[in-house]
Amino acid sequence: MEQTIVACGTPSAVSALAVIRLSGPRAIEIAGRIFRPVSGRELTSLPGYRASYGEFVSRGERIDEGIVLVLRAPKSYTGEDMAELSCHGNPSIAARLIAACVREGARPAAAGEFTRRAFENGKLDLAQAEAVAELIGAEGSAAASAALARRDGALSREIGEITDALSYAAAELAMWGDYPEEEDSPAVTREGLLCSLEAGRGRLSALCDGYHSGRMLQKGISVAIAGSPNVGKSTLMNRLCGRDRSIVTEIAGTTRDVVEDTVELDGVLLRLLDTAGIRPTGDAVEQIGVLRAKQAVETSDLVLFLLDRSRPFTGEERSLYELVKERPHLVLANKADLPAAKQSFPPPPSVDVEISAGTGEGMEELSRALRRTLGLRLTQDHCLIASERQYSCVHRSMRALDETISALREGVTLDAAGVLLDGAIGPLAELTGRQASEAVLEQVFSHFCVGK
Ligand SMILES: Nc1nc2c(c(=O)[nH]1)N(C=O)[C@@H](CNc1ccc(C(=O)N[C@@H](CCC(=O)O)C(=O)O)cc1)CN2
Ligand SMILES: Nc1nc2c(ncn2[C@@H]2O[C@H](COP(=O)(O)OP(=O)(O)OP(=O)(O)O)[C@@H](O)[C@H]2O)c(=O)[nH]1
Ligand SMILES: [Mg+2]
Repeated sequence: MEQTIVACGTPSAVSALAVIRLSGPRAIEIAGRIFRPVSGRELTSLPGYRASYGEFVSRGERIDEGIVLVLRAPKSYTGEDMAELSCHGNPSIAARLIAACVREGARPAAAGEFTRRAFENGKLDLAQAEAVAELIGAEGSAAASAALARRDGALSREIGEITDALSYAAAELAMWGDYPEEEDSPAVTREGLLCSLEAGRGRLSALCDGYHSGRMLQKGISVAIAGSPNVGKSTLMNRLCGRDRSIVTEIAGTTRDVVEDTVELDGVLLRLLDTAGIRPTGDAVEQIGVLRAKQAVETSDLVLFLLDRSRPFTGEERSLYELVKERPHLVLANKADLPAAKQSFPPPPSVDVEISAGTGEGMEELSRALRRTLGLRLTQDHCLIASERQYSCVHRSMRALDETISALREGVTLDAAGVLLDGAIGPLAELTGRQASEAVLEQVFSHFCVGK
């Protein structure tokens, strides 16, 4: 029989409340042993989803007053009997309550063990379990919405439909293998089969395409502000985050280290990086800053390449642009409030948006350009995969499907095609956990926090 586990579901920090969860066959009984209900009604006699107020007592010592929520199998998060103890949010009180539960026979839960039990009891599949962790870790409301949709099973349903279609095709292949003479029957043709395999491939490929967006959404998007010294990068940084984050002076070479801050655009977290103006310099400190600025350009998801419109475009900026143009970027002409400089040699790259970081002019256009470039429309599409594991499953399935399709085109035996097709179905069963090894499960749940 499963053991009863206990853990704190809230962080170990001073807070209004802390919640301790128990799950397993003895959860309600163990909670009852350390709880004196004011009503006098024993916890073990309560129906599920009923709460009781009272005090927590262990070894004759009052630990706290609090509330216990009773949940009864199978109607609970884990599908087992559960009890949730709400106490005051003092870490030492929570620790004493957990210790008291352990004395009464509960075992401290391992990372992700509650969700693992929910998975084992069929409350959620593996993709949904991962979505629970993603929901907790999501930065920005758009990532949280996408994770919640996965928690509700949006991705699982999509994978289920693709699996059904592929399994149906596999069954047809098996049938032909057994009765080859029926291969020519008009209802089921090689062409028809290829058609449904192609359709499945299209859906898998759409999932793969969404991986990058899903990932960016989950982690937030890094946006480096780069350019020559004094063009107004730090002024733009401060304008975008709405506070005085970076130092601004009229001295070229003011910013040295990379300065970071976050803002939300349409619920998507942008990680802004203000960088040192890039130029050749003899100053040792500035050299390091320039190196870091170049690294930010090379590693960020998007570069805002800032020019000062009021002075000529320089050869140095031209060579910097060679670096920038390899990356997703926008060219911004700043200081639009000043008269524009006469056109110069070398000619500047085409400008995406004219702004004045100083006055705030053009910031709406900049937001629109950001939305366009980042493809934030994708956040509406809730079938995004965000985990590397899920991507690898989808990708392996797609490769195997490609092999099946070309093998069928080249006229391999139906038996052989059937074997290849099974290779496309397997990874999808691994994604939802219908067929996942203990190693895969361990890998997934070990990344959870304790108490989840
Ligand atoms: N107090 C509390 N709040 C919480 C959680 C929790 O465990 N405890 N959750 C933890 O993640 C999240 C909610 N997730 C939950 C998911 C399923 C069930 C549950 O009891 N499911 C039953 C249905 C019960 C019914 O039909 O009334 C079931 O699936 O059978 C509970 C919480 C967020 N808020
Ligand atoms: N008129 C005008 N001045 C601006 C604008 N943006 C920035 N400036 C001025 O330009 C100067 C340099 O601004 P910063 O934001 O420090 O420039 P930076 O690119 O961060 O410079 P470094 O950190 O040295 O690379 C300051 O005097 C700002 O006030 C603008 O839109 N219009
Ligand atoms: Mg600066």
